[in-house]
Amino acid sequence: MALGKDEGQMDLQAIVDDIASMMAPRLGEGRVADYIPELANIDPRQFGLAVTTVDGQTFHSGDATTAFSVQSISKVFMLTLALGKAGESIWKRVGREPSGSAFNSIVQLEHEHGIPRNPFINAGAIVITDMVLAGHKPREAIGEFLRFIRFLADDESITIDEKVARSEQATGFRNFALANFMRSFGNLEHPADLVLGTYFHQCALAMSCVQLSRAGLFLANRGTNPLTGFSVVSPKRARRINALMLTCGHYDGSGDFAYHVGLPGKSGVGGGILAIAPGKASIAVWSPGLNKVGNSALGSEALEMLAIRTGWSVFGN
Ligand SMILES: NC(=O)CC[C@H](N)C(=O)O
Repeated sequence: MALGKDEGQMDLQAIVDDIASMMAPRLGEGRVADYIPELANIDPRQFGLAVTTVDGQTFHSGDATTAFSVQSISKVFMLTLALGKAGESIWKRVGREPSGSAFNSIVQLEHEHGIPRNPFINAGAIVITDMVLAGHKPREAIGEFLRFIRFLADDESITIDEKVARSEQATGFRNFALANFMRSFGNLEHPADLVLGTYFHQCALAMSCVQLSRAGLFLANRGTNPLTGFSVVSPKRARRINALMLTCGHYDGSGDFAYHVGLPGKSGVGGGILAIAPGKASIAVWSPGLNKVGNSALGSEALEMLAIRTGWSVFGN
């Protein structure tokens, strides 16, 4: 990672406060995801930003302690769990290429015989969840996932929002279509309703920006969480997860995010984004209004401002 501006001289709290105050007059921009009925009720006029540096300090501003639905950001953590269980063998069932299509697209799946392009589009994440489910009941897999998140964030208060999970369970017809389609190709081992019951709960994980920035810190620190000293993954695996976030973390907006922000990132339709500045910090931003490709509108812009102000980039400074 290229060095940013001299960290010692950088006032991160002032930068984070500044960005939040620049966003204040624009709150409500973008469109809240309403295809999950429970998410349609969220007040769009919210913005939070948290930066946790590898030395363990957290700087935050705005609504950074309000819990929100992390949705697809959960895919990073489920992928980490799946890699821990099955290692590199997971790549027989899911690819590592950007999709260039929407997060819930089904079109490529037919051409590519039920093997999703990457673990961060819905189809790929559903396959990853199917892997973590192996040998478990959905309830146990969800429990394992939640314990893992609490361990990563070092925070036992994190929960899953049952209402959001049920809301998606009742309306997630397209995810059922994706799951059944992959099962027809033999790329789903469990019945679609069991896999999706688990998947909807993982997506309904509720975390604040502060909690999320702490949970992602192992990816900024060569696989070890500096808050607890626990090694989560090897340095090589942390690098590889970051590479996937950079190339695939924003669906068909991934190129644009790399161009403007220059950091590995993962977005969710709840309006959150987790971004990793390797060797520097883990960053979480949240604002519910989404842009056309389903990523937080203000959140993406805030991260671009942060990257400019700090000089953090994986592409040089
Ligand atoms: N992009 C997202 O955050 C999508 C997650 C959502 N739970 C879905 O499967 O549709």
